[in-house]
Amino acid sequence: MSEQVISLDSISRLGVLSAASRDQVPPPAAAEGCASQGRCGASAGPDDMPAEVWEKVKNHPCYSEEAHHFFARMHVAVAPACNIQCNYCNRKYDCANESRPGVVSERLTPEQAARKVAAVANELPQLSVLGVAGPGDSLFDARKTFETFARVGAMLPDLKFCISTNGLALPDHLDELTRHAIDHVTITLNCVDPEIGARIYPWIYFKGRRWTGVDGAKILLERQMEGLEGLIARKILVKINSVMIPGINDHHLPEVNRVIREKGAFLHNVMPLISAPEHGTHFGLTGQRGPTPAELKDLQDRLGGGANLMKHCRQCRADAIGLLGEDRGQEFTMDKIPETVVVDPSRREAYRAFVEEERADRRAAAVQTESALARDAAVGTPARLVAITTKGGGRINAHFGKVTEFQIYEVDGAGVRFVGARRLPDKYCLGGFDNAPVMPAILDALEGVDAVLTAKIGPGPRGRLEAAGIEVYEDRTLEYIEPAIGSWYAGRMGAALSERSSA
Ligand SMILES: C[S@@+](CC[C@H](N)C(=O)[O-])C[C@H]1O[C@@H](n2cnc3c(N)ncnc32)[C@H](O)[C@@H]1O
Ligand code: SF4
Ligand code: SF4
Repeated sequence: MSEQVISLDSISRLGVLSAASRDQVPPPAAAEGCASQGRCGASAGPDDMPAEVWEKVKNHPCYSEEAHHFFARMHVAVAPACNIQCNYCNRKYDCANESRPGVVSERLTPEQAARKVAAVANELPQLSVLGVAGPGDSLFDARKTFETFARVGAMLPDLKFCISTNGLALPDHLDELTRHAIDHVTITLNCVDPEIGARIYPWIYFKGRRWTGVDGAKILLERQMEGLEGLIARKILVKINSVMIPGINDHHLPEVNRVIREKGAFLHNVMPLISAPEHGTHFGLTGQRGPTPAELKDLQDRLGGGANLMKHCRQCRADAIGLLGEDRGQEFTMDKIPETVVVDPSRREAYRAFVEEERADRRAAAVQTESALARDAAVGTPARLVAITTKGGGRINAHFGKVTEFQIYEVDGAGVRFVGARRLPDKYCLGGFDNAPVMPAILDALEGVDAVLTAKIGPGPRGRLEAAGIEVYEDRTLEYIEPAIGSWYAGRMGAALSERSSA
């Protein structure tokens, strides 16, 4: 077992401040307005939804964008096999360094999975969600999935359970999902048109035989709709995953969004296709590309009025552990898990109380600042894209050289909105040495970004960013993300306005 123990003290050292140290943080010069346009399920708060729904999502890092700054998920790989084939999936390819859906280092029995969950829960007070997301389909051999939840539920009743499925077997398990208190189900639904489906799914296995082409896709889509309706009728929250495949379903996803919104899905998560020849998938081998970040954002913007959009998905491995954007799975491989684990809920309880305080604080900052940005809206200030570096807690608390992703926000007079995360192939700082060769990839990830807000940055990378026309703002106060961006924006727009009025 890893020697690293995350205590509330160490969380403070990570930059998620305690109430006492928070008081020392100077108030922001100006303000935020979190997602005041097109409020999404991801960033909405208790005022935007019924209390029973808020209770289900408030600590779920995938169903609440706010929660993803504070809470961790854990996937257990108890579902190896699948009942369909998608042209983008190959579960045989495994690389411990690669974070991609369907990839796992070890497959687990329900007993092993339960022991591992208990051990992780003791080490990781942020843990709030246990999910089964493959590497195959969670409901193809549903017994293993349900046995895992039964074992874990007996030990850790505070954890939320969720599953991810292609939906083919879903109608057969609706009541059992309710019996196991599974409040969150993700269905991957890439189209509502079987002709398009036939280009994504070469075959499905249903009622003892293999179905191909449009016939197979038609059965799958019908079963997905039946499953979706059954979940909604049972008040289970549904997230729809759609893989955006340029030239195949990108033009069709607004229609998918319309249909699932009508049916009552809670969130729509449009994920970019990940495709490379070395993955050995049909799409990888035939040169089918994924969308660029700009294409994804453009589609998400067009879906703005549709079902609530999830934009903070990290397309995790089927054995991922930790905050979204980090994967500590390698610290918890089975060889490090003791034979017997005694569950201790005290640190998780203390951590949840701490998060409630942080939430109240962030909201107060948001209310304070919304009006400042609204003044900018009145004079028609332009939108800006900002990249921030964070290691959790909703604050700008990570060094530029230490991150493997940027979180991207859009800001204008109407507010600060989360746009998505952009991954880096490697860190800039490798144990005190500059990893200069990674700089071109960093600049690619920052395409379209106007400014980087970070806790600390060295002169080398700062110079490279500034030479590329990206403003760098170093913020050592470990401020909350949205107020810091609002403050930066108000400063920039203030300067622009003075220039305008003195011209
Ligand atoms: C590995 S699957 C496991 C759960 C289930 N079998 C399903 O497909 O929903 C989890 C998610 O990863 C997505 N996924 C798998 N391979 C992908 C790829 N190459 N690019 C983007 N998304 C992918 C799936 O579409 C699904 O939404
Ligand atoms: S349904 Fe899920 S596990 Fe099955 S092939 Fe598709 S992506 Fe892979
Ligand atoms: S793949 Fe997306 S939805 Fe699933 S756990 Fe990761 S971030 Fe959440």
